[in-house]
Amino acid sequence: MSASRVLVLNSGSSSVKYQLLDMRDSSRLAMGLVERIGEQSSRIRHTHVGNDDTREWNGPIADHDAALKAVSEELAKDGLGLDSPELAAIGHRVVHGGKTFTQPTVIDETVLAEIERLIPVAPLHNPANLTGIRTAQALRPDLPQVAVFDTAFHTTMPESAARYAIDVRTADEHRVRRYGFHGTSHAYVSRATAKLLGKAPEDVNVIVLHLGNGASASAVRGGRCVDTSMGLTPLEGLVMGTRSGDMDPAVIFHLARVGGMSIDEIDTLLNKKSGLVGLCGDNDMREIRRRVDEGDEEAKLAFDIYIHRLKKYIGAYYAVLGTVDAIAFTAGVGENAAAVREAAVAGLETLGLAVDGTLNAVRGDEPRLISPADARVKVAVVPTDEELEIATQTYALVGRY
Ligand SMILES: Nc1ncnc2c1ncn2[C@@H]1O[C@H](COP(=O)(O)OP(=O)(O)O)[C@@H](O)[C@H]1O
Ligand SMILES: CC(=O)OP(=O)(O)O
Ligand SMILES: [Mg+2]
Repeated sequence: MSASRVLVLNSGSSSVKYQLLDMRDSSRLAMGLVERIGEQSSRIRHTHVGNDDTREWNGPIADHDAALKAVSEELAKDGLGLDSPELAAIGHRVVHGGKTFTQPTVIDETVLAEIERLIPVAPLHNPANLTGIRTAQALRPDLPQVAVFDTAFHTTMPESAARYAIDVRTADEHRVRRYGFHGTSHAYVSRATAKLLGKAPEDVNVIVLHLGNGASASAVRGGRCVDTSMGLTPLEGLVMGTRSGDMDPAVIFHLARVGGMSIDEIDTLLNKKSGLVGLCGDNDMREIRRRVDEGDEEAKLAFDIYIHRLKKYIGAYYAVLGTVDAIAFTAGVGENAAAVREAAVAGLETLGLAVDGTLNAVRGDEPRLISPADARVKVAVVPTDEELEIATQTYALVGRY
């Protein structure tokens, strides 16, 4: 029997999400999450799917290297260790691939050097991705390691959407342009939305709203991305858990000149202390909704700012696409927060958009429509599965190898 398993690693700044899949039927064998890496209170939550067994371990995990070794030990306890001959490859989420990487890529030293070169434009993400790759290589030097880039799906954007209106020579010299992120999710969800509508991806136009801790919107025409809300870095666009999204770039000059802040302080402010957490002290939408329901004005304003921005992007991408078949909500907030979906679409009936209150309140893990049966534009909740998409792309590449 040939090797048919793929381990997927999604290394974030302080967490590692992982899944082991059998690609003969795309089934999950094991999955888990290492959280709060670098703190005393780190935690691993590991599920052996076949045995329906979930284990939790709490204690300090110093860094990503230690995290991956812990993951490897958990897998070994289930007889699914990294030494298994059935493992065909390890697939890694890599956030920034610049203009270089438009496809999943087998990792070698040149690829590693390029991911490293891109650290300045993905400082929260690319370093963690690199550590994940290096540790996995040390554990299984003989296995193909594949990078699947968040930016790849967006490389089809036309220049009119990908360029900033700044001096062309300066932009080119420093590779300043809009790259976009969460691409594996936008790709997966736009295809799954077409399937939900009973159509081929080539035949539908979809606006995908990926609302997690990081959040981005994309306009997908016939399966190809034509615009997305994140830019040079994952800071542009929507209001996020801790990131500001769009604002006048002159805010930065003002904070530096008048506020006396350093560039690094402003960077931290906009990436880590802004968005929902900056507006109301909480970045978890569950907590914000609970506070809104209790009449908390600060949480209500944060919610309203979040929705206002989201609605602007729905309108903008409607105009970019001309005709829209569906809007798909996905990721932690998009899949779970019915109040966000309702508020984002409220008042857009003239665009053919509406949400059915009863359908919107239903919870579930399957893709589903929440618009009224006669709606001109369908509104959908489509759970994303970045790990499955990474595994599929990894296996497709390694199969050809
Ligand atoms: N039941 C829920 N209701 C509302 N929001 C939720 C719920 N569950 C999760 N979320 C939101 O989803 C966010 C995490 O989304 P996720 O896609 O997992 O983010 P990331 O991959 O960026 O860590 C949380 O911060 C929280 O705001
Ligand atoms: C690119 C990005 O914002 O990723 P995440 O949502 O995982 O932080
Ligand atoms: Mg995410």
